[in-house]
Amino acid sequence: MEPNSYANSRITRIASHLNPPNLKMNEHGGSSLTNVHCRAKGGTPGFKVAILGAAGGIGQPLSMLMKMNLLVSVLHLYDVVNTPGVTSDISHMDTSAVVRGFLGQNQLEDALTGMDLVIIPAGVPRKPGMTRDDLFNINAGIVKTLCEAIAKRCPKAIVNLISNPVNSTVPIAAEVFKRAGTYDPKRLLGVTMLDVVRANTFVAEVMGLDPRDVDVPVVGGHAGITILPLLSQVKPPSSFTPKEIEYLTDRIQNGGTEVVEAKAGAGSATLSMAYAAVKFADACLRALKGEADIIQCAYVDSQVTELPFFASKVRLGRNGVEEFLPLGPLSDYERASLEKAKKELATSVEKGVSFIRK
Ligand SMILES: NC(=O)C1=CN([C@@H]2O[C@H](COP(=O)(O)OP(=O)(O)OC[C@H]3O[C@@H](n4cnc5c(N)ncnc54)[C@H](O)[C@@H]3O)[C@@H](O)[C@H]2O)C=CC1
Ligand SMILES: O=C([O-])CC(=O)C(=O)O
Repeated sequence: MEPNSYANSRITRIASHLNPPNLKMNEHGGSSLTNVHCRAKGGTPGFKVAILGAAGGIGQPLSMLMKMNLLVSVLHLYDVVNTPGVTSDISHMDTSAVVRGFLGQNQLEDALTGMDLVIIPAGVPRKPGMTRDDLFNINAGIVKTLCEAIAKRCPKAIVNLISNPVNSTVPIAAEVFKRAGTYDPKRLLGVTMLDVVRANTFVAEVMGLDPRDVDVPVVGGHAGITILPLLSQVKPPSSFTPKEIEYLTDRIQNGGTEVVEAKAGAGSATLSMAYAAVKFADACLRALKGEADIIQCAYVDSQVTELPFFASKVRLGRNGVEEFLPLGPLSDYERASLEKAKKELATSVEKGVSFIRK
């Protein structure tokens, strides 16, 4: 191969990751091999998944882990920066999902067309001293724009929303979808899986168990005192001293801040979040495929409290949430914490709703 044609082929193949493969991208050289010339795989069955914010701290490991997921046949990576590099890199992994990159707002709608699942980790993270609510001013607008495009191009997709403050961004997404006439409460899920992952880990440490054997429901929301671990419902059944309950509740509620402080200005949890997001997305995909009895905690349109949105256990199915499960019996400590959490949640929900309605 001539040096030039090698370079052309390389340029063309990299460029092709930024476009659907049926677009001819060989304007750089003519004779080079492009995705259009590759033999088709014959339609690998699986789901189409888009990640919005794919080049970020969460987005990159999340994209890598979703490329490894056998239920994914097409993976669209969208960001406002750096998607060519991330897409090129991830596309070399020898797993079956076809990866395509989309860069900048004018490629957003193409990134979303026909998707079954959209995962959103787009937006700014916290620095030490900030609350999640301090991210509202920037992230609210980002989530609004992304959800407007989802309503246009994949209104039936399941949406996994990670961007903070989740307690307000989920209500924002719901309002955008309501305005567009596409809102389906079964399909919009705020991702609180990291709270469950942390709770399982910290409880396992205290009890001397393998975290994989521990299941802690975490309800409420995803910020400070709205994060409510139900230690009275831990599996396997466990009893805790009041001191252990206080320690565990505080550590689970402040797990995010623990990471923000340790990263000292370099962002918030990314790797454990990518792990948690993939665990949650995989549960959604298995349920979409028809696997029964998949129960996860998520921040959803609430059917189990008087609040409009609340994180609780849901049964996932072919249409997203199939059933909103009741909170179950609470301890006195949990009942008192729930009342405090509800007050803060109501304010955060209202803030999100009025951002769209104002
Ligand atoms: N739900 C949860 O449990 C958690 C939520 N988070 C939240 O996730 C979000 C992302 O965190 P990181 O990945 O660490 O931040 P990051 O700054 O590393 O990455 C964010 C990415 O979003 C992209 N982005 C910005 N505006 C965009 C737009 N309009 N469209 C598409 N992409 C856009 C950026 O270019 C960047 O690549 C933050 O809001 C953070 O607070 C973080 C950890 C846990
Ligand atoms: O704490 C943050 O800002 C990020 C986050 O939501 C978490 O790690 O739970």
